[in-house]
Amino acid sequence: MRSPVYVALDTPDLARAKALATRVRHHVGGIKLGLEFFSAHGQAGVHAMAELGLPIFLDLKLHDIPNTVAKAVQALGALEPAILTVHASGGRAMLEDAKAAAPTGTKVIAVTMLTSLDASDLTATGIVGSAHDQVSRLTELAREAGVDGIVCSGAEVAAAKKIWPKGFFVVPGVRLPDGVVGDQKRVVTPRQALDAGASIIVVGRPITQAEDPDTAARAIGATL
Ligand SMILES: O=C(O)c1cc(=O)[nH]c(=O)n1[C@@H]1O[C@H](COP(=O)(O)O)[C@@H](O)[C@H]1O
Repeated sequence: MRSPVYVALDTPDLARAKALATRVRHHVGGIKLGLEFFSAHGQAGVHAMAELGLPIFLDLKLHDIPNTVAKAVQALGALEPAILTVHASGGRAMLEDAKAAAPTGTKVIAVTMLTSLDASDLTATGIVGSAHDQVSRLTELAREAGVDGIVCSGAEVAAAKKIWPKGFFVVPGVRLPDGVVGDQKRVVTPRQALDAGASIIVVGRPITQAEDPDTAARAIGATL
């Protein structure tokens, strides 16, 4: 069975992204390319990474009016990513149009509340309620809009799965117990995330910034 770990290759350096992916390829189920990589290398960079033969999670977190997002998804369709992200807070029509514009083999996944935010950040943006409330509300919206799943933290995934038993749940913000948390605020361990119902987990710096990324990826895999 494929590993549920997707490694986030957050670098603008194509050679480094390739080298990292090559080193950890036997310990991960896929690679995630995000804004940092895509802003530097665009579709050509994604094609270059696809040569490694691992499933690609294209994490561009699209968030705009429905027409703009649908056209962007259409333009990305040639890449046929396994997973593509949009922001749930873009609203129902945007989510519906994103899904309609995506290739059939691409899972469109809605980001609910970034794992770098906590309750006080929500209040500061005018949103009333807890992280749990916000993720639940946006999970319901994503389900109704017909996308394939959501991104949330490991603290909310069990509640989200109750709302949407057939959803696909992506959990980033995972750290081993002694790991450096950095800018993440809602963090759980890889094991906790999977036990709570994550379909896949996203791991970036704990692997990519490790002295030996290969050993770090293997160590995470050993806890699952
Ligand atoms: O959509 C994501 O993947 C994502 C959503 C979220 O709420 N939080 C989050 O950290 N991510 C991504 O997951 C990765 C986490 O990286 P590390 O904190 O280095 O493990 C980054 O590439 C983020 O862009």
